[in-house]
Amino acid sequence: MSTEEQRLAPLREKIDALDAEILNLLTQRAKAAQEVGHVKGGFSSPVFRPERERQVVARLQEINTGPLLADGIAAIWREVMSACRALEARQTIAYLGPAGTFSEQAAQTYFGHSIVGLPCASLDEVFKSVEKGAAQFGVVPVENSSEGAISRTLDLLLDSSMRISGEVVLPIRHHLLTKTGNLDGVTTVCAHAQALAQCQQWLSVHAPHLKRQAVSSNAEAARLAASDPTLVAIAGDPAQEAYGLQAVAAQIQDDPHNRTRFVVVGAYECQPTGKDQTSLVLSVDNQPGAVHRLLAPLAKHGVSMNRFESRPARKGTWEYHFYIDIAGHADDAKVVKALEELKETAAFYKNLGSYPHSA
Ligand SMILES: O=C(O)C(=O)C[C@]1(C(=O)O)C=C[C@@H](O)C=C1
Repeated sequence: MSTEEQRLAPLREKIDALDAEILNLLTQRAKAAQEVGHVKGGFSSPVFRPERERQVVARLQEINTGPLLADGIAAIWREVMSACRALEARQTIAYLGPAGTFSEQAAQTYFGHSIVGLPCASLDEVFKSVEKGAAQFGVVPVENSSEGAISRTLDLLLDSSMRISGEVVLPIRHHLLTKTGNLDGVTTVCAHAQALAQCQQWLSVHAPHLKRQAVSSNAEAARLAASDPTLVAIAGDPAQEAYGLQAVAAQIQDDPHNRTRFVVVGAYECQPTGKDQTSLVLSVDNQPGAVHRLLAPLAKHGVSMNRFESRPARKGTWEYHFYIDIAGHADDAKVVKALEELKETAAFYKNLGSYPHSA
């Protein structure tokens, strides 16, 4: 045995013993979750409780003395709770497919890996799957830090009866991918239109000779590039892994901090956690100062606005819907007051849901 092995052996023995203890404790935790599941079953109440999961992680992060980092605690318990939740009832989660999309990654980041994934062909289908009960929740992109709002998602949120019950923000890193890891014989770069836009400067400088072709998703681009040697795909880590591709160039997005925010939609109404966000859709009559008057109650009651987005109301007139995210839960005292007053001035008011804020 080498000196290194001699020193590692007792440490590994210690890790093996600790893992056995952890497994024993996890088994007890899983049995407690099963019992919780039986109680909920008796009341026909939902299995997934995002507020409770938030509370579990926040408490552990607070009592954590290190060296594990807060992010590590969150990642470990996300999977622990995902596995426990699956013992109560494995949740089906709809997202924009095929396999290997950032939407799939967002679903796994939010719900953990012990879920049944339901990849859908379009954002519309994600909403429909949840509405008709084929999935308990859907995960849809709502805005990108470089390209702005995902307008189809905004329209679907407006028209659907689904509630927002969570959000997740992912760093979006695009790579240039082929089967071989080089560009020999490649004539065309294909990706979702959003990804082509997010990498356009890089492409103009480093690959100006390649034709650009928009396809339905980056994962679809990766799938095509895996079998067609004339194609190079722009896609992220999940698609690279799913389709066994190699990087010609990594992280080619023009903005190194490129991020996408996804929301979780379903029938569930979240309870307050003390660190929530509420999403609203509003409109006002087309009069001078109307938007200012509309938002005045927020300032009056000290409710901060995290996001303001406008979208044409699609009525053929110059009218807009405003998508507004405010800090706090709709049941928080000052939010209740602000929203009561805000409703009085709004020509249209829709509360999309209150949910634990990710930031
Ligand atoms: O506390 C509950 O309601 C549970 O079902 C247990 C548990 C957990 O593993 O801690 C699992 C699923 C819920 O989403 C929340 C928490």
